[in-house]
Amino acid sequence: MITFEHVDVVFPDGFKGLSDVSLTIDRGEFVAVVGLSGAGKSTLIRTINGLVPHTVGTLTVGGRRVDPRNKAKLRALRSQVGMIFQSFNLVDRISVLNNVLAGRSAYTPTWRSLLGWYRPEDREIAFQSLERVGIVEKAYQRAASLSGGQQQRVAIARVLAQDPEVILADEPVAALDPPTAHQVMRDMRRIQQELDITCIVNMHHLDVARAYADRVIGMRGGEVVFDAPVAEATDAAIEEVYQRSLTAEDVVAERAEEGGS
Ligand SMILES: Nc1ncnc2c1ncn2[C@@H]1O[C@H](COP(=O)(O)OP(=O)(O)OP(=O)(O)O)[C@@H](O)[C@H]1O
Repeated sequence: MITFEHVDVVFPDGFKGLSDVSLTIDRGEFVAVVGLSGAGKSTLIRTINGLVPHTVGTLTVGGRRVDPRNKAKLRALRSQVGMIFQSFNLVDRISVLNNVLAGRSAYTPTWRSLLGWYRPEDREIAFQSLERVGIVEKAYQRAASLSGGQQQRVAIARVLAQDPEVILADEPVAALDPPTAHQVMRDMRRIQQELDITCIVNMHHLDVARAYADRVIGMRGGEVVFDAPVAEATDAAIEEVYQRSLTAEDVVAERAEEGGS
């Protein structure tokens, strides 16, 4: 489904962000990418939707080559690959529903998006997406009025409205308190399994990675230095990735209770 073959990223200043990465990620896998700050986690996931252009090697998503220089192909790729960010990236002053409808923009003529004239079927998809993340009752509230956990759920709904094959998430729960982080990750995991979406998620905290991922990729200095099923991502294995002992800050608090906001 996603393949990296000997992929390098060299930034314009000459810094090598990725070095000889070869990986295959199957459809429906939930992959956590871990590593210390600056290890190359964001760079890795951003090459998948062409946000960071790879400079050497071959990268394919769903059998199609990622070609960062081909704008039409990039647009098509990005309609299939949704992205979620640490800071949610919602438009604060518009409604939750309109934020989610933005996920339909790849399927909507620009004039309709600009006027906010979405088709009834797009509105239906947006409502269904909000139902999946459990906040349909917030549809007409301004995005800014929601809690952090709710805002990240809106961002997930926006990506779902895109009908993606792949979701990339760059530290999606780093801005949330530990119980809320677990609740949002639990939702992501459930939805990913229900819809058979491939998820690749960067995260700092090991307990979150271990609780929700199928597979853990460890990075250091732009290289993949660990890649194994989650059961093998032991403390000793991650200490090897980090090249130091684990600290309490590498692991968040215990799991949240079921329910909650
Ligand atoms: N546009 C750029 N130009 C030059 N160097 C860059 C650029 N973007 C990232 N880097 C460098 O590439 C390295 C990897 O960055 P990246 O953001 O992928 O790390 P990360 O593992 O996601 O870190 P963090 O957890 O802090 O977000 C860092 O040393 C960073 O400074």
